[in-house]
Amino acid sequence: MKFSKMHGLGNDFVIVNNIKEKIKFTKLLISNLSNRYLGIGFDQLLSIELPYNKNYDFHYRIFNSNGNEVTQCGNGARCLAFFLKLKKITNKNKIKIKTNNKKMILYIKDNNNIKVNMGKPKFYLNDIPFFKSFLKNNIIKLKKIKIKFDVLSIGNPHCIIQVNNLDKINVNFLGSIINKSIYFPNGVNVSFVKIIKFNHIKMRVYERDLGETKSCGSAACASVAIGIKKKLLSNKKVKVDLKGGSLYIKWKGLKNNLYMIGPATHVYDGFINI
Ligand SMILES: N[C@H](CCC[C@H](N)C(=O)O)C(=O)O
Repeated sequence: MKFSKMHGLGNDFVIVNNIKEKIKFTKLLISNLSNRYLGIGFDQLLSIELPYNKNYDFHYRIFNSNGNEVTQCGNGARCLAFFLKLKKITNKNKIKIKTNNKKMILYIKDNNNIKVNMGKPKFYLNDIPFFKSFLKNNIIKLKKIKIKFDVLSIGNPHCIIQVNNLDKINVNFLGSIINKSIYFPNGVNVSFVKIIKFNHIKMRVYERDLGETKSCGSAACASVAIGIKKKLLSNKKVKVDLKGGSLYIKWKGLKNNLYMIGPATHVYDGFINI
């Protein structure tokens, strides 16, 4: 299998042009390939396929490292755009893609930054999905601590927790408990967010199926969307500092598409027998 290793602010991917490779990805194959000692190693595998209808240029499939197929990856979308251009699979600078449940538009800027139209954030609980029935005003009680959070979908599920001190948070412990809780039947990506100022946040992320990653594009989008919805953040442009670097998010509020701008990095091309 031919592949390209890429990353978006340290969130790393293997990208496969499956229009050519025609590989049937199984959970076992992906978890073997993602093994950082025995395989290639990555957070997600991204597969490019022919579009399912003529309104789009490509279909975009996303697999977490344990082989679970998911329906959104923001950092991956930027790397996909760069890959398509780099490998001359398209000469377009505006590329329409679709995942299993999300339409997106990729805009290739000249300075290696990619802008992604991530579509409209969804707050309807069934779209996330989130089962609120057992919960009173979105507070989970963990032993003695009460955790207040917000939920939404960016095409994948997100739980946003505002904190004062990011260094003191046990991201993997808290993220894992919330991800496995009865409230999120499909699991959830959990973001811990500190508001620096009206147009600037800092955050850490627990990614569903993975644990803490260096960055998560859809989580950055989700965190800014919640901040703007709660009138805590600017609807002009918000800088998001993640462990692996910074993204810029723009959203004019409900009924508007949300935009993410950031880099994509090509590391190397490879071939692996499968
Ligand atoms: N772990 C996520 C998928 C990848 C999201 C992240 N890599 C991004 O950049 O959006 C999920 O299970 O929904």
